[in-house]
Amino acid sequence: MATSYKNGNLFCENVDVEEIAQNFGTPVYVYSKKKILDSLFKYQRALNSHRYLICYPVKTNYSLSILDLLNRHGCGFDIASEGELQRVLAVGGNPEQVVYSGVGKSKKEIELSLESKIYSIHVESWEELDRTEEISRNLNCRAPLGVRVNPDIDAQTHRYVSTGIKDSKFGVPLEDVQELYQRIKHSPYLEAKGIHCSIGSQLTELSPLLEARDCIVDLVDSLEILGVKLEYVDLGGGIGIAYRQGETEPDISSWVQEIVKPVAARGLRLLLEPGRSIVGHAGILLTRVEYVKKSVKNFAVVDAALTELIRPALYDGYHHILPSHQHSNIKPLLCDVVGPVCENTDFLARDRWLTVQQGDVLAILSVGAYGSVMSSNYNSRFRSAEVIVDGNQVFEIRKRETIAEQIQNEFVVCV
Ligand SMILES: Cc1ncc(COP(=O)(O)O)c(C=O)c1O
Ligand SMILES: N[C@@H](CCCC[NH3+])C(=O)O
Repeated sequence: MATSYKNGNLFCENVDVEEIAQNFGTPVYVYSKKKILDSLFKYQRALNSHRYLICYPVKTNYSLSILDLLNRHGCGFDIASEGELQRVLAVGGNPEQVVYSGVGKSKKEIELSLESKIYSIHVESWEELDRTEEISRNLNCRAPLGVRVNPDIDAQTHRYVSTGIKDSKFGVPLEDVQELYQRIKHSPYLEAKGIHCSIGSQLTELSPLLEARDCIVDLVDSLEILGVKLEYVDLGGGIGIAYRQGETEPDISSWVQEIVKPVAARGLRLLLEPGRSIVGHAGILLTRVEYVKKSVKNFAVVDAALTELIRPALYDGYHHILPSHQHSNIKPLLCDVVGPVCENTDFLARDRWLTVQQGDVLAILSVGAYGSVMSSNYNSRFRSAEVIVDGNQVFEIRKRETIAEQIQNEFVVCV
């Protein structure tokens, strides 16, 4: 976790979160630099003696300062759109350390990727292969490719984020893989660089990942027999984190050591795309209690909502909540923590025992991954401010949106 109590007050690194709430307003996203780097270093230490590249998925948290931090610490990037590529380039990321996955790459996105000379495009269909070949022919270049394989493995996670089962839109079926690589091999405009697979997110059971690894390694061997020699294996992201207190989470170091063995034994470079396990616990969302509404149920009505954090509404996601100050004189109250948005699904927590009173600041934990990146302007709410803490220093990395910024691209047309 990025937080701990000192004398009853909640701190992020060496800064009292109450101070952050006062100085930057609420809701505000707060990230711990130390927590991000500690998690990254676990991967790097475990992979130290191998050929590898961590391609941090930009979708997880695309704050420029976080991308810059990871870039300076040796990360490559996994992108899912033109905008994500532009963000990587904006922080001076090396395109030769960028891979691109996604089922709907537009012509413009493929063109930009080839012109920027990214490391590899992960092809997700025959149709996309055709499009890519046509574009690289026009640009008179060879598109560096990996095929994203759909191994039909149940990741045993929330069905919305299980991406490696047969009927999900991601990747190509196993039975097509060899033929796709033959096609790549025989085209002067395509080049087979690697192979890719990412079966889902928030995996707490690691056996599906090992199954996926074995499946990909078998494919590598069968491709070699067909004369297709690859440079890398990319096993995607997916390692889960413990959102609930007392849950255990997968041990990154032992998992990585298991994963790397057969890849390294074949002299291949291992690419991994961990997102949540790097930034998830590094982020908290501070929100202030507007009212403690005592009705048929008790509600702590706060100033954050599903517009800032959609995970509870979308996946019934659990996020632990801590008060910024531990009251000793108030009795805990069983309540739902809800926002001001006009939806029943606008809840951040249900049935929690909290010591809360009006005006208190609450910290919603483990929101560094898929938190601010999934925010919206519903109810014309403003995107939150974001800060990063480094020891006892706090830096604003995104200012709170204003109404002028929110409406700047709109025209009032009198129709
Ligand atoms: C291609 C790809 N790579 C990496 C990730 C990130 O996964 P996680 O944040 O679970 O590590 C995802 C999301 O599931 C993904 O689709
Ligand atoms: N947005 C999801 C994860 C999606 C992973 C992207 N493929 C979450 O919050 O858990």
